[in-house]
Amino acid sequence: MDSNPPLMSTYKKLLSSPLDPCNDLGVSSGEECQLPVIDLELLNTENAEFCKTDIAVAAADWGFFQTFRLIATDGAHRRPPLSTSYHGLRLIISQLNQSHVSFKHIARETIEELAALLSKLASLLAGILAERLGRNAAYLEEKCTNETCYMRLNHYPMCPMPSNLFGLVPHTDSDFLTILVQDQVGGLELMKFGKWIPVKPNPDALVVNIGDLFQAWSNGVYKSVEHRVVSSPHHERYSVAFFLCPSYDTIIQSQETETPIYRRFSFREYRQQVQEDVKLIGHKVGLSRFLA
Ligand SMILES: O=C(O)CCC(=O)C(=O)O
Ligand SMILES: [Fe+2]
Repeated sequence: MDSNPPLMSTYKKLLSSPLDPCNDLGVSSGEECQLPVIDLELLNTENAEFCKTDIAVAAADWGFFQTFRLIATDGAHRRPPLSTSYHGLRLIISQLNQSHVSFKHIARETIEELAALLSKLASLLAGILAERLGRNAAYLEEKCTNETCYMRLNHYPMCPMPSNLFGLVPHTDSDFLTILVQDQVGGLELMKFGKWIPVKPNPDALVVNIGDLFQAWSNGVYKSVEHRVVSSPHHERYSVAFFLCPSYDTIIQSQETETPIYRRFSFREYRQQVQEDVKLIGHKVGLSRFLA
C-alpha cells in the first residue's frame, strides 16, 4: 500500500516548477497543465484522511482538481468510491469522444444515469470540503437537491479564428462546485499565476472546480477560479457540466467565529445580482459585489 498521499508527489512537482510570471497578457501560456489529481479510491482505504486533505488543499490552492480512478474501479474486485452505476459515465465518455456523435443521439436514460452519478459525487466532495472547514456537511446536503442542481450539455462548434472568439467567455461558476466530463479535444483553461493555463484532457478523470458559493461559505479558503473555453479551429468539442446549487432561499454566510470577507446573502440575491450585472454592464461582477 502506498502510504504517501498521492497528490503530494504531483503537487510538489507543480509547486517546484513555477510558471513564467512574465506572461500577464491574458493569453494562453500554451503549456498544458496537469491539475492536482485525487485518487478517490483512497477514500476506501486507511489513507482516506490524506485523500480528504488533498481535496481540501487542491480546492484552496487551485480551485480545480481532477478525480481519478472513479471510472476504472467499477466492476473490479474493489468497491468503487460511490455505490452507484458508472454505466452512464462510461457511455458518455466514449460517445463524446466519437466524432460526429451529438447529444441528440445519447439516450435519455444515459443522461439520467450520468446526472445521478455526478450528483452523488458532488455531494460526496462537498461533504468532505465542508467537514474540512469544521462545518456542517448536512447543511449542503439538505440545501442542494435534485430540484436545485442542474446539468448542462455543452457543444462547442469548431471555429476558424479561435483567438478572436471564445467557446465560453472567462467566468466563475455561481454554484458550490461543478463537475465536468469532457472529451479529448481540450480547450478549457483556468487562470493561475496571472495567466491562462490549458487543462489537459484526461480520459480517466473528471474535472472539479469550486464555485462562488463555496468561496463565500468557506470565507475565502476555497477558491472560485476564473476559467474559459477556447474553441478549436479543427475539432468540435463536447462537455457535460454538473452544477451543485442550493435552493434560492439558502443563506450563504461564513462561520460566526470568523471575520467575514463577504456579507451574508441568499442564493436568490446572488443570482439576481449576476443577471442584473450581465444585463446592465455586459458581464458578471460576482462575489466582489458582496464584500462585508
Ligand atoms: O466545457 C467546459 O470545459 C467548461 C464549461 C464551463 O465552464 C461551464 O459550463 O460553466
Ligand atoms: Fe464554468
